[in-house]
Amino acid sequence: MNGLHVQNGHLPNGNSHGLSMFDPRDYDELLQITDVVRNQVDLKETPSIGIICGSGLGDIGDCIKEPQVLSYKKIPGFPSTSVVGHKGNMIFGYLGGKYVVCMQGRFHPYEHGMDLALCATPVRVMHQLGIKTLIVSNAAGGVNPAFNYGDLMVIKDHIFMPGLCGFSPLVGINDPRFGPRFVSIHDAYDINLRRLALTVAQEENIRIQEGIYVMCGGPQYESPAEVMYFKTVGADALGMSTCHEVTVARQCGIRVFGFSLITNIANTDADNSVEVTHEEVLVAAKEAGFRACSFVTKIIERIE
Ligand SMILES: O=P(O)(O)O[C@@H]1C[C@H](O)[C@@H](CO)O1
Ligand SMILES: Nc1nc2[nH]cnc2c(=O)[nH]1
Repeated sequence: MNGLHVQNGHLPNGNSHGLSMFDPRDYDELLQITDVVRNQVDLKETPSIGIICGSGLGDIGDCIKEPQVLSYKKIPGFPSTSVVGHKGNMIFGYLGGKYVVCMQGRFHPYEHGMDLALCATPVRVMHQLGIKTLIVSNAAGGVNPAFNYGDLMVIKDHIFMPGLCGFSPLVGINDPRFGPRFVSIHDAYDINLRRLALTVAQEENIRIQEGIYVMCGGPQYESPAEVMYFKTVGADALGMSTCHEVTVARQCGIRVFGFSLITNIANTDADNSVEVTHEEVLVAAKEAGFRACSFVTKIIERIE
């Protein structure tokens, strides 16, 4: 173990610790982080479901019953969350009648030098805590012309732009305890969970779409020409997260359900361009908070 010091109850965190001190690909180092988490919460049972809240979607975490909240600042190796709308809490408790662990805030590669393994650390920790299913959410720009502001989109498949360019969380040493060296991403988003989500949305009268999510590197939003490019290749929504987490989850054999909240409509016309701001993304997420929360709760209620 390379310099991850957890002594006498003193818990250095990633902010003050320096990322070089901790290797997010090292299974044993991650086990130590997982143990620190375990020792700071009174686990009622093994969490079966993990949740990651997207930008402004932290309300999902606030819906958890009997919550135990652990700040990321108390988790060694976890970097800071610098994006507004990502609170930086790990929450344990009950949602939809199941014991869950929820990441109220995520790490985006553009925040952390494109170290995708570091950004996916919470997924590996949740795996070591025992989750079998991951529900991942994000805010995204709609590209499909049928999409409207505020729609929820079940992710059917993804285009992982950084991953295709060599920025994969699986690059580097592979510990087989996480899973195989080569991971097939042919069925990343579980078809039964997708069907369940579409049924739940219909029953609950929630506007729902299904489509392809693209993870761009960010943090800049796309130019009109880039939006047109992604539209041409079959994208439905554009974001800056999720795929690195899903890739790591699939390597560990975790089944995944993902959804996007369409917070803005991405524009393809440079002559009539529309500015996108993170503030409007957060406003859309706030408006959708209750809907997103009841959507996730109802899905969890019916997960076997
Ligand atoms: O964490 P997510 O993917 O929901 O955050 C999106 C993408 C950028 O981080 C940010 C842009 O507004 O929101
Ligand atoms: N890449 C990207 N991410 C987003 N997150 C919210 N809206 C957008 C968008 O239009 N593009």
